[in-house]
Amino acid sequence: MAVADLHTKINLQYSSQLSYVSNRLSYSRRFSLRPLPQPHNSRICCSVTSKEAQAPVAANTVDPKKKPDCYGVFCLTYDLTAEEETKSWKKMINIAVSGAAGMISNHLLFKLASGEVFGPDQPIALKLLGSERSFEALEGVAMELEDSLFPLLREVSIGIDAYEVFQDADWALLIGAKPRGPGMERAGLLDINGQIFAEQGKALNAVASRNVKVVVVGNPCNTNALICLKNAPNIPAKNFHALTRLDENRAKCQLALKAGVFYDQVSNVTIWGNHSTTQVPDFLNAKINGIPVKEVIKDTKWLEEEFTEKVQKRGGVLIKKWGRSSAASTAVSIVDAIRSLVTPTPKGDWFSSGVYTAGNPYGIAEDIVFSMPCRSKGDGDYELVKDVIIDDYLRSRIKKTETELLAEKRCVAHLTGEGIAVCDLPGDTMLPGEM
Ligand SMILES: NC(=O)C1=CN([C@@H]2O[C@H](COP(=O)(O)OP(=O)(O)OC[C@H]3O[C@@H](n4cnc5c(N)ncnc54)[C@H](OP(=O)(O)O)[C@@H]3O)[C@@H](O)[C@H]2O)C=CC1
Ligand SMILES: O=C([O-])CC(=O)C(=O)O
Repeated sequence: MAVADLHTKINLQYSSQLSYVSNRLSYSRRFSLRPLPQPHNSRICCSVTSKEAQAPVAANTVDPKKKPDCYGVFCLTYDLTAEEETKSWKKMINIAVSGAAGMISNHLLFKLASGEVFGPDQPIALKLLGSERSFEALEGVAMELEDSLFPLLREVSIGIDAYEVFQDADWALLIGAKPRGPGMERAGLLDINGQIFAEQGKALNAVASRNVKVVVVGNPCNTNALICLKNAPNIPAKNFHALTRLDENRAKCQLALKAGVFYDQVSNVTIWGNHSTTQVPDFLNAKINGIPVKEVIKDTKWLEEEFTEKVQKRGGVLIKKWGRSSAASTAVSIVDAIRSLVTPTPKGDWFSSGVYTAGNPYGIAEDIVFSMPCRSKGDGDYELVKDVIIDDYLRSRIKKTETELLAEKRCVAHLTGEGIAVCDLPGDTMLPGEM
């Protein structure tokens, strides 16, 4: 469609939208970066599919307090059937991101929009969840997305109500969480963040795609994921993941360094358990150039002590250097985690993810979210890897992280619908970022 036609089409909408716009301006500032001859802050239409543009949204039927805001250039209606190059594109998918104005998101959103995560033929809609305090920042994020001219990014909307933002989400990347402040007990953090994830679980249950895949990043991510899935009984528990891929990547890097190889030679690395300092980076089953790590790195003391602790505490060391927690490498690891679910796992290899333990083959307690080795056919689903060795060392370490997760679970019983919370956490329970 020619730009002039497009503007004509847009301008036809303005008169009926002006009252809606003035209502909305009380809490949001909106604009389009395209020069338009008329006031151009009206929301026209957001959703574009690869087949046809959708009808404009009737503005006066929208509750201004609730409807997430489509953004600037992404509000334009255009006709993809006229775009030759989009003919082979897949159906658009909706990706909801919470904490979208935060540091991790600031790296992640641009990777998602570039096509490097879901592929060069996969158009996406980004649905960004923030809060009243971050709304202006979210607008800034949306402006940068506009200015990046990503061809695959067909829609951006921002909002502060999870029930609106998660509507029809195919993926929900739950990053937003309150950071632990000075003097705050871990039990307090579990409760505050648990409430966020209970609410978001309910919202996903109510409005997201029935097969939405959920990646929980906000800490403490395993227990937050458990809370989230317990509050979303209509979504398969198997669809919920807690991000431990950053830990896997950190472990691969350390093994590569020690062996003097590039890190692409390191495979089959499992992180077992909690995304905390009790996590178990598994060197027993890991391989370097296809050979068991223990045959390449013969220094068992280094593997059991130095390597393990380095991976467990990497986040904290980084915070000391940077003055803030890992954001870029976390975003990269979220990309890796998603890619591992949407592309077939290379033969013989696996990846780590914090997943629901129902029916696991390792004897780990049921009904918690525990990082384990997974394989995928590339259809968004996964299966647990069965052919792993668990020796006494590994078993005792796995027990410790399992004990910690069971204690965390008891702490949030009031949020999982399992009665009264009893919070008695092991003394050394810490996030990777705490030291
Ligand atoms: N699993 C993993 O491997 C890793 C996890 N993390 C975790 O990811 C999370 C986000 O990190 P990062 O992006 O660097 O943090 P930022 O502080 O940059 O952003 C976090 C976002 O969370 C939201 N937030 C803050 N407080 C609250 C609250 N009380 N209720 C709801 N949302 C809140 C804020 O958004 P708004 O104002 O819109 O509410 C903020 O934009 C943290 O929990 C961190 O510990 C970090 C690294 C690795
Ligand atoms: O504790 C944090 O926020 C940081 C963190 O999870 C990590 O670096 O692994």
